[in-house]
Amino acid sequence: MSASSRLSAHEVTMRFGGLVALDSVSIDVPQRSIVGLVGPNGAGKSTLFGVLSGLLTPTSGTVTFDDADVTRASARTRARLGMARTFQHPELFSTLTVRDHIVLADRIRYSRARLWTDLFTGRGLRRPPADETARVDDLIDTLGLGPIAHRAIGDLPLGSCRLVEVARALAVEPTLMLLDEPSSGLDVAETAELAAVLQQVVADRDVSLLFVEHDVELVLRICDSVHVLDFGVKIAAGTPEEIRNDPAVRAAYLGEDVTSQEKAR
Ligand SMILES: Nc1ncnc2c1ncn2[C@@H]1O[C@H](COP(=O)(O)OP(=O)(O)OP(=O)(O)O)[C@@H](O)[C@H]1O
Repeated sequence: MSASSRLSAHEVTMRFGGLVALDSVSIDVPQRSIVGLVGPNGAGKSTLFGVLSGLLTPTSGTVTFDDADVTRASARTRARLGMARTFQHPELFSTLTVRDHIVLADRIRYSRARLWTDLFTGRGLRRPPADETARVDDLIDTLGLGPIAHRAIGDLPLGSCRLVEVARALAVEPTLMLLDEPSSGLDVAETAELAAVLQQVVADRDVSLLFVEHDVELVLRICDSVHVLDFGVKIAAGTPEEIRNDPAVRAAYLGEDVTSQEKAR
């Protein structure tokens, strides 16, 4: 673990019966960085994501978040420490507006008591205090959600829903965000918009991002560092440039993203 580490996994092994889904895998997410986790199908990406986010307890190894050993900590405890996550299939409320989602997340962070009284008195969300409005406006602005802020989620395309999920995760002011296949189901334009937003978020805020992705080209484009898994083993780690030229990575992906996408360029 380096001094500026936000999240580290150290020699994590995960066995499911006789199957070794992760074999002594170590990764490091430095502060204010974007780290990508890629690998062919069945490589162990989701398993590692589960271990890092608190859904799975590894068979052996440790996970450290800032200075705390969180190997056995629940997802809830990790959230309290500053870890947020998004889901592959956005988990949003279809009748609430974009703005409502961000307000709710802001109240979870800043005024939980008020949130509950508003929900249970049946009067809806009361008029917000000025500082809340400023924070919510800032997030709407950062994510470029202004034109759709008052639209219900159910009316919006998947690309917008993903941006709302990112905004909602950021509203609780995490120091680390785990993103589970954020580009899944997005078209090229939506993926480009998401990529630009994620880079802007890390440039503006004290937050690190770790994301699991199938879109290798996206990862190589926006990440500071990339870890590659294959059959539960970490076969490479480095800058996008190093990963692009790594023979083991090219072999693991033979016929898949790295080579085919390079040909397409
Ligand atoms: N709960 C489980 N029980 C048994 N085996 C599992 C379990 N979860 C994952 N595995 C196995 O562990 C290995 C790694 O799976 P994992 O889902 O982590 O890979 P992945 O890289 O996320 O794959 P994909 O890209 O296809 O989603 C696979 O062989 C998978 O079948």
